Amino acid sequence: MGLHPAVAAVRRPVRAALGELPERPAPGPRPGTNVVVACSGGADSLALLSAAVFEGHKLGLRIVGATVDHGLQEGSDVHAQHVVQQMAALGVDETVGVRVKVEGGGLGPEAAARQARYAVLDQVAERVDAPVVLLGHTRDDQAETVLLGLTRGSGGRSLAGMRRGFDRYRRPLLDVSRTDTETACRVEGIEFWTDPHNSDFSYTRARIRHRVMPLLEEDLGPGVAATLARTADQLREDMEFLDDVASSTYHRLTGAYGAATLPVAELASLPSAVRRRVLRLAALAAGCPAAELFREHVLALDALVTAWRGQRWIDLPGHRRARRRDQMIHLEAAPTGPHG
Ligand SMILES: Nc1ncnc2c1ncn2[C@@H]1O[C@H](COP(=O)(O)OP(=O)(O)OP(=O)(O)O)[C@@H](O)[C@H]1O
Repeated sequence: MGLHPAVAAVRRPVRAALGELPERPAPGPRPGTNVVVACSGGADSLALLSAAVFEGHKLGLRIVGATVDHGLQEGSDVHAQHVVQQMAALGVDETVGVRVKVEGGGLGPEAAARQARYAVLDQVAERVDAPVVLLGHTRDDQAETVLLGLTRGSGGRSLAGMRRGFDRYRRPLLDVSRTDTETACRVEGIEFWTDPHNSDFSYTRARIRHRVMPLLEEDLGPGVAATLARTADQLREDMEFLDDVASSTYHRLTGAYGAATLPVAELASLPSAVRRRVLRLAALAAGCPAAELFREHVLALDALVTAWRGQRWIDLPGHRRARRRDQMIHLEAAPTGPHG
């Protein structure tokens, strides 16, 4: 019997991603190179894990399955243990199950859980010296991200969806439908978990997934997720170009003026799409946490350049602040203490 099309659809991009591992000391993937697969126990990540074991072992790679227990739901520890057993049964070379303490620190529970999860995955990857960590986001996740961005009035960064890769992370299933991952699991006899959050309609994403997308598909045809994901790809190309221009501009300016000072005249001469990116990079370099740095902060910085009416210090997240003085924008740590 031939390979089921859904299993093939999942394995193909995983094979491509594993075949393109960044070079280690010897060119190409070295036998024994570790690859971490982040597994929540959902259909996407179990299908991913199964494909990674199949394709990875053919390439002589060691597959490390990692699951993170955020401890946010009752019984999450039991679920995490179950995922560890499933990963072992699927033939991974090493399983890692880590419980984290999710602390908000100004973030919402989901963002805090995400931050804690990536911190764990980073640690695991470092410990086993893995050049890549695979994530199981699908084309449907991508489409939902685009719709979410549209409804929130987000900018291009959001509408461009998730990246196929960043740092050591790769999302090989970004062109694969969620249905294919579910079918692949069924065909391979893998029992998958459905996160109750995903059908909790108090979450906008759940409403988009279960109400808006089905309605769009009914009215516009089943290809809507694919077209939304394609829109994200096109936007991402433009965004990445702008990001590159902004990054080289930022480095040129900081090379000339120092890390925390930017010249107003040069900033003012930049197109706003580049200038705002440069200001965002400066705020990040000054220590503002990325997850807390919002558009409103960047716009306030921008106003120091383009709509200056003698504003004093503006506050930025992470106890940072900025002001304009002597035709320069200065960013620095905010003083602490009662009179700070
Ligand atoms: N608890 C977890 N442990 C390990 N990996 C996870 C966990 N949760 C999610 N992942 C990884 O992230 C992928 C996407 O999962 P999901 O869509 O549920 O998360 P998300 O919260 O939307 O993702 P993100 O926060 O990364 O945008 C999964 O396929 C898996 O690779």
